[in-house]
Amino acid sequence: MTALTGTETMMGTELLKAENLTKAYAGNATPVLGGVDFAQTEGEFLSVVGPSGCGKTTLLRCLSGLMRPDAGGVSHRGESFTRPPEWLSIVFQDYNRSLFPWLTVRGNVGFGLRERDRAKKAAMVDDAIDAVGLSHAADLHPWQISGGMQQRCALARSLVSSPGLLLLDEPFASVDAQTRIDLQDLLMKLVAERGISALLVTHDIDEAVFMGDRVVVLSTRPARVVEEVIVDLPKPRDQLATKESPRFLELRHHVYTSVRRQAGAAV
Ligand SMILES: Nc1ncnc2c1ncn2[C@@H]1O[C@H](COP(=O)(O)OP(=O)(O)OP(=O)(O)O)[C@@H](O)[C@H]1O
Repeated sequence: MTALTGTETMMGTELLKAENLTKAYAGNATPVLGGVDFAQTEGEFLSVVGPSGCGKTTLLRCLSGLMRPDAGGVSHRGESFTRPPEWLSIVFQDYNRSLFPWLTVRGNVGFGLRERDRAKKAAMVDDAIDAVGLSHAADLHPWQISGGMQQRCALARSLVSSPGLLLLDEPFASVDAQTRIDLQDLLMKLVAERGISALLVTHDIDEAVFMGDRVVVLSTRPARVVEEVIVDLPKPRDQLATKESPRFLELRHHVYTSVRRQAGAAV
């Protein structure tokens, strides 16, 4: 098994680095993050898994600059930052709350895009909508389209500014199994085509292994990195061929066992 421990990372140009990220919420006896260390390389698809409630969302908030850690910090290409930077986009689980119901798909995707040239902005919005296969629904409102389409809209909004890094917090947790598979394939295709690095926080170990170049396993609270597993499965990945391969099953078994061990379950 190819496993790395501690702060050891794969070879490559370092993109994002978390150092000793520590965070406690007021009133909580135990800190949520207990010194998280890891680095992500340029172009890498990094999956983050861990026991329920271990602090995955809190980690993502700190990584994005939405929340300040109590100690430690985050850097991008060696530069530290403390608020959400332009090169970063976030996709949340709850598309219901992240989309504006009074705006159309086109309006939602273009909202917040800092491009003054109207024609250029319209072209950027159309490109992002087309990339997620929603051109036919561009003038509809979120409440007129399915949950999967709403999450495609949220994905288009995150892509429209051409980010270098996409942070995804359980992005497919609220859609049905078939839609989830379609969205996984779409996301992997888009990040590969556009050269975007991705950091995916997920509960789903199959998803983490299937999509990731590497899986970071967090401990139970206070969260620390207990293991980094390199996913040496060939790309492009296929929902059947990849998931039926002995290597996928081996990696899934390894990550599953690691997470369950953290959760304190007998394995
Ligand atoms: N704003 C807050 N104030 C106080 N406690 C919080 C706050 N946000 C999260 N927590 C607590 O911090 C812990 C970690 O929460 P977080 O959502 O980061 O974990 P998670 O791993 O993403 O959870 P899950 O597995 O349920 O998705 C939980 O016990 C949660 O109740």
